[in-house]
Amino acid sequence: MRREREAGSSRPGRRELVNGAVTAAGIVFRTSPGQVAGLVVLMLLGAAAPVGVAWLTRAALDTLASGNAAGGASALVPIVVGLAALGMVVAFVPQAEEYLRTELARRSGLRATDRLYRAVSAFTGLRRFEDPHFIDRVRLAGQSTRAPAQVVGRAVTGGRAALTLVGFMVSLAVLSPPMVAVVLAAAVPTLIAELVLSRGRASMLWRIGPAERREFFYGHLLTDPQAAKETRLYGTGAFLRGRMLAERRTADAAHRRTDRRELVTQGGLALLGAFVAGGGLVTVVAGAKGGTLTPGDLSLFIVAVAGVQTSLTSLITDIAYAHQQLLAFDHHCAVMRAGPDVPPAEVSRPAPPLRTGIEFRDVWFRYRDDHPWVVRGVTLTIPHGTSTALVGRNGAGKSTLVKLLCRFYEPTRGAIYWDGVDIRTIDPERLRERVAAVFQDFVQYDLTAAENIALGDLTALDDPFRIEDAAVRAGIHPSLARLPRGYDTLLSTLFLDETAEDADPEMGVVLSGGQWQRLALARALIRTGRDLVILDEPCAGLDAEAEYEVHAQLRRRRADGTGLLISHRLGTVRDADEIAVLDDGEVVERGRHDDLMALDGTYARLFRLQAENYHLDDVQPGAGIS
Ligand SMILES: Nc1ncnc2c1ncn2[C@@H]1O[C@H](COP(=O)(O)OP(=O)(O)OP(=O)(O)O)[C@@H](O)[C@H]1O
Repeated sequence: MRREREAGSSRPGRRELVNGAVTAAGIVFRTSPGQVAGLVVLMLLGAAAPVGVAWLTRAALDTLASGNAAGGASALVPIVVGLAALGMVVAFVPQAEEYLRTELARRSGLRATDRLYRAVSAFTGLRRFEDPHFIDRVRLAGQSTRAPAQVVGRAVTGGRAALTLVGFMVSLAVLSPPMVAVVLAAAVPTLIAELVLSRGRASMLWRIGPAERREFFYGHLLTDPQAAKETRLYGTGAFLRGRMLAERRTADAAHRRTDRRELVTQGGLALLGAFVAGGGLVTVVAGAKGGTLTPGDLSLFIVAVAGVQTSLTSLITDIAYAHQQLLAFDHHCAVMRAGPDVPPAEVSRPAPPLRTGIEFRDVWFRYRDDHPWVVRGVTLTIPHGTSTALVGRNGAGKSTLVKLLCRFYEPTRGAIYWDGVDIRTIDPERLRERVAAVFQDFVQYDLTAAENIALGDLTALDDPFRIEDAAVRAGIHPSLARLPRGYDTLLSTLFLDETAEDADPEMGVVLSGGQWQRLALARALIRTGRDLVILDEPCAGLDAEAEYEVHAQLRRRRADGTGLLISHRLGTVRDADEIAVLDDGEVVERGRHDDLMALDGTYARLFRLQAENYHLDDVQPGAGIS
């Protein structure tokens, strides 16, 4: 049940809504208490002015109708001055209120955005980011960062409407008490209907989340430069566009159904309100004709009925809108409520410097309870100062072991030890500080070359020497030095560096796949002094010379660190201190290259298969196959 509330349910209960309202108010008050106070003052002015106008109008009409022209003229002066002053208040208050509300929304929206993305960054594992419900929540939460200000703004305008309502109801009660009851009774169904409608709209938005996500995905494919090659070569543009539009139609149909329901309900309720007002008017005109009411009373009645109905409608709309905003803001609150995805350590401790090594002890893992095992009882030691290679077929579980070692997931059973310390007791951030890694699916940041490297260690962001040193070691320095602005060249054709005086859209540069891979390697290498270097397929896109250089570098680096290398190119792992062969999540062979060749098992078979492609007879003795 709790999991459903966290991830999948669209219906927050009353308690969640109340908590959401308190949180929203807290965000807004902390952001700008002065502006909230300003809004309240405007609210009081805005509430009193229309009622004052109605009473002053009545007084003016009755003064004129009394026929006391001489005395009436001087009596009219303060009334007219009062009417003029109130007219100015009525004209000015909405403008000032709009300005304050918008400014408050901007400021508190910034605070809510900061709060949201802090919470998202605090998830140390990957599970949340693989949960489509959670991704929808974050998207909707990102769209509702102005909801706190909207809720407070609506509370203020609702308060104003309520005060005006009370003022007009008192006025109406003076003239026709039954009319108060009739108008109020007609308002109850409106309030209930509006609340039901706003709940319906919120759950419709939640339901169409997956369709909108897919629409975005297909739309992105149609404009993504990397996908452009395939979509053109395979001629899939029309197919993807068709799918994108189908998702859009699904979402539009849901919007249309909701709009129609709102039209029918709100239209019917508006007719009911008009019927009540018309009925009241007929009664009062009859009373005026009979002489029981003055022309001033008639004017006050007409204004009061209209005022009661307008302020009631406004109050109901404010309540319904605030309710809808609270439903939207619940996505924000749900992200905040979501507990840590990787259980926190009972006693969190820093990762000690690696002295003895890393040990996987009978580790079992599957991505979900209903998924098959991906890692089955792996027991493996990576001694300090050595290099270990993981090899095996696609899907054998190699990258998964790396992700477990970095604590992106917890083993389902068994444990991983860092110098004898269970890594579950180590703060993930401290553990990761000790690791440098290149992942198979490394990120290509649309940033400058220097930033792309420095993201490996932000302390190097303003240190061109460290950045260049990492680039040299990754063999990418000559390519970067030749770029139009050297290391400051933007590696993107999507963005323009507006801060540069000679900003030129043509200055964005596209690197080749292998160059990006070297850049990712530089990003890992800038993390000097780390205990463990993990390279998951670091050479897949590299040319033979680059691969040779990288391995020479890594051999040198191994002297002061521990290495874990994953590669399908078995020639690159042959000089590892230990090679572990994974098959279907199990370690099936372990040893040095020569031992495994002598064993004549999976490794030897795969190695010979690859070696055949190199026509070993053509290779000079001692050159190796890498
Ligand atoms: N995030 C995930 N959620 C669910 N299943 C996953 C996830 N990541 C990987 N898997 C599954 O786990 C298995 C092992 O994947 P893993 O990436 O560890 O294999 P690998 O040995 O690194 O493969 P490759 O050589 O192709 O990179 C695969 O069957 C894969 O489908």
